[in-house]
Amino acid sequence: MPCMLIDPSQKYGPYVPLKLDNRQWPTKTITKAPIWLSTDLRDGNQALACPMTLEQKLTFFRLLVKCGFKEIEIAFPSASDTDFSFVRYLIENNEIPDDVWIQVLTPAREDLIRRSFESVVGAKHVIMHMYNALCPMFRNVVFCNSKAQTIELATRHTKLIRELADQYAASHRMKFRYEYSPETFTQTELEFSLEVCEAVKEVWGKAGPGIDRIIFNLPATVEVAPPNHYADQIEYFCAHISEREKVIISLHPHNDRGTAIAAAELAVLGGADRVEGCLFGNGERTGNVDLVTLALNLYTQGITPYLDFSDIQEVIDVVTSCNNIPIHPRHPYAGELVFTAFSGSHQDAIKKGFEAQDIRHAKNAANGESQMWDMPYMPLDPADLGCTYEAVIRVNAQSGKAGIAYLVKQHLQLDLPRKMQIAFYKVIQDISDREAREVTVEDITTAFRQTYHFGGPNYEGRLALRSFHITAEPSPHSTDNGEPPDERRRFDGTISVDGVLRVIRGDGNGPISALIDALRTHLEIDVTLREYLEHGVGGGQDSKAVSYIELVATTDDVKETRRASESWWGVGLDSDMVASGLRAVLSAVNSVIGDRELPELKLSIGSNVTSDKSHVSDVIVNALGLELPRRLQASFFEVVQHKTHESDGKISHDDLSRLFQDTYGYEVEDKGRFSLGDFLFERVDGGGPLFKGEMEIEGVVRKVTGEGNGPLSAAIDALLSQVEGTLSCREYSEHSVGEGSDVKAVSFVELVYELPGAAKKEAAWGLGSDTDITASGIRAALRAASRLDVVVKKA
Ligand SMILES: CC(=O)SCCNC(=O)CCNC(=O)[C@H](O)C(C)(C)COP(=O)(O)OP(=O)(O)OC[C@H]1O[C@@H](n2cnc3c(N)ncnc32)[C@H](O)[C@@H]1OP(=O)(O)O
Ligand SMILES: CC(C)C(=O)C(=O)O
Repeated sequence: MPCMLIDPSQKYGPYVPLKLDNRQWPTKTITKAPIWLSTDLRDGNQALACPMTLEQKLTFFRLLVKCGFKEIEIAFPSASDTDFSFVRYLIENNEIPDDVWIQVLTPAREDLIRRSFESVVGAKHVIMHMYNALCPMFRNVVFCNSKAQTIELATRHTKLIRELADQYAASHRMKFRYEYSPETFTQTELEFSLEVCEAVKEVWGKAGPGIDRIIFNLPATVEVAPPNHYADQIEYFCAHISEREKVIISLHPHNDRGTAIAAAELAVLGGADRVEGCLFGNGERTGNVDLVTLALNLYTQGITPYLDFSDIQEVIDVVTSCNNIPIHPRHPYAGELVFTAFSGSHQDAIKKGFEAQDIRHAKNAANGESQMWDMPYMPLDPADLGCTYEAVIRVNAQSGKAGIAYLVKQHLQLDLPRKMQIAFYKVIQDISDREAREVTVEDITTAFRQTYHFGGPNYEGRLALRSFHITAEPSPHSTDNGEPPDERRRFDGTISVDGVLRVIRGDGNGPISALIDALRTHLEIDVTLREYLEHGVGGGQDSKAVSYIELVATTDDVKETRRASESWWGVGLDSDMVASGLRAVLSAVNSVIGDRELPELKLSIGSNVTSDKSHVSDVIVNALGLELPRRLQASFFEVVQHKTHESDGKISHDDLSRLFQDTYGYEVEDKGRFSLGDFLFERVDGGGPLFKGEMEIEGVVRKVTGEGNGPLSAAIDALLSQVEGTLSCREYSEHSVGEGSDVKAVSFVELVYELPGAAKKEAAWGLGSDTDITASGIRAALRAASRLDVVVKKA
């Protein structure tokens, strides 16, 4: 079986180095872009399994023009009808801008040269390009020509081109330039190449300075030597060709050894003026030199390339759709992975690089200085090619905390503290280890939201802040120096606990410690704050505060608490800074409690006044959605105090709401002594409404009527007709509860009852609810009456 040789020298010979004394190119640097020629539509096209169609060539040509190419080899017109027609199409449809020279290639054959001229009739600016191979192998094997015959072939056909160029220029007002390629230049004796080119120049006879320069295109038809050798050959040729000022030295490197870029760059140092190549290095075998890479190599050295790849994706799309050859993901500048770092230390450096650069650029901008790009691992700003920073960092098992933090910052605008980065990194590492795949940005942001219950109702944890207020109170401890005592903060808030709204209260030096105190008091969650950081996001009216909190479990020893190895991080975002801190506490606390069962929430009423009447009514708001009138709050607080007398002042939230409902008859089964049946109102001439209806009084339905200023007083009047003494309404209020079709009115009525001869008046509150607001008011009044010792008249 054939295999690699142990001694390859038995099969392959080395290149013969050029003896070039005092070579100049190694100490030179490139300071300006060469003239570019794209040969995508010729050398690139001829190497394709399926050469481009006319439409594809047209799309490609337009792209090349858009990128800024001023010299474009558009075809080998004598090769095929497609190529010939394409040239005609461009000319006849005015596709060629005035400042663009089209170039066509022809072998040194009369029929093909004539055909090539026919193809370009009418074009304004044409470079006729003729080639014949010079090297010993081609002389001996392909053409079977001596050196003299080889020279003769080149000069005879150059002469023909000169004649035809003159004719066409005169008859069609065209401008011609001439390019001659001593094909296989790098494998040819240098002196012989020079001899042929001198002869061609002489026959051409029109070489002059500037635009009239003859182009000698010196191809590395096959790359057979290292790039320094090509540079030597070019430097030698440049030094020895006569009338150098009348000659453009052009390079045409191929990439057989994978060093076409280096060869082109070194040969430009060697004195070349021009480079022929293809976008992304398409072309015969391993391709022509890649012009995108060459141009962007200059760009990243601060040299204007005069080629514009601002929308590299468009360039990629057009080229790949025309060539049917994909771009390697690691292709310089254009591969989909070239601006991406997977590995942790690269990501870390890039993240720090961006942060440092932002600061540096802001300073430079303020001083009117240039904002130089200087980033670890990134020689070019992806934005210059129309790429986003989206793919700069991608995460897998090789990634570290910095990369993950970078993505969190990019996508959630959160600048995580270092220790929190470490904590979250573990979460992501678990995912990538478990799933053995790349962790996408979406995976990361979702994991972040889930871990820290961040990002709205979908991610809410077991505990979530609903509303709060912070009040300042003087510290109970006096200061030694006679200064006024420090203020303390009281947190009063409603939090959702496992979906149920709860009211909690706590005290502390600040809002955060007050909330932590409330959690300890009401939910037996005993944690200590270890770290708190915050920053702003957004600007102007939309600006928000983000807080990061680290909590540790409280222990008896303060030092030990601070050193605790286990900690929980939380994050909170809110337009209000205090709220963002409180949300961050609850975010961390959600991790602290995990699935642990929480104690039933209790209020503490009485001597150890932890909860007062506002607190009690907050529970009712949260549990039942009822906003109690102020006096009803006071009244109910008394009821609660009375009730909790025997239970050490403690009452659970659930018991509290039940007590409220039972007391005021709100949505309970028991109808009370007085309840409402069917009713209607009639208008009395010159008076208020007349209530006519049924009331169930102590289990018996009675037909009643009553008159008043309004519906409620008319209904009370109707009730009054059935009882001894007087009943009057002291306070009435109402609001709606529920939403949409479930909305209903809830009424609060306080009735005062006076029985002649009784020691004092009685008052009681009652609640009623109904979809009809009038009915809800009457029901509330009947509820209040039910709570009073009203004496009913005999039926
Ligand atoms: C390094 C390069 O990339 S050079 C450009 C190469 N591009 C192409 O070949 C694509 C277009 N070519 C074609 O369509 C065809 O080859 C044509 C139309 C040019 C010629 O086709 P044909 O006449 O069938 O000849 P064929 O393709 O076999 O070419 C080989 C002949 O051309 C000769 N030849 C090769 N190069 C040249 C040249 N630069 N000048 C003159 N004759 C040449 C060969 O010696 C051979 O001659 P022979 O038939 O007398 O032995
Ligand atoms: C025609 C010449 C320039 C060529 O394509 C080559 O030598 O690769």
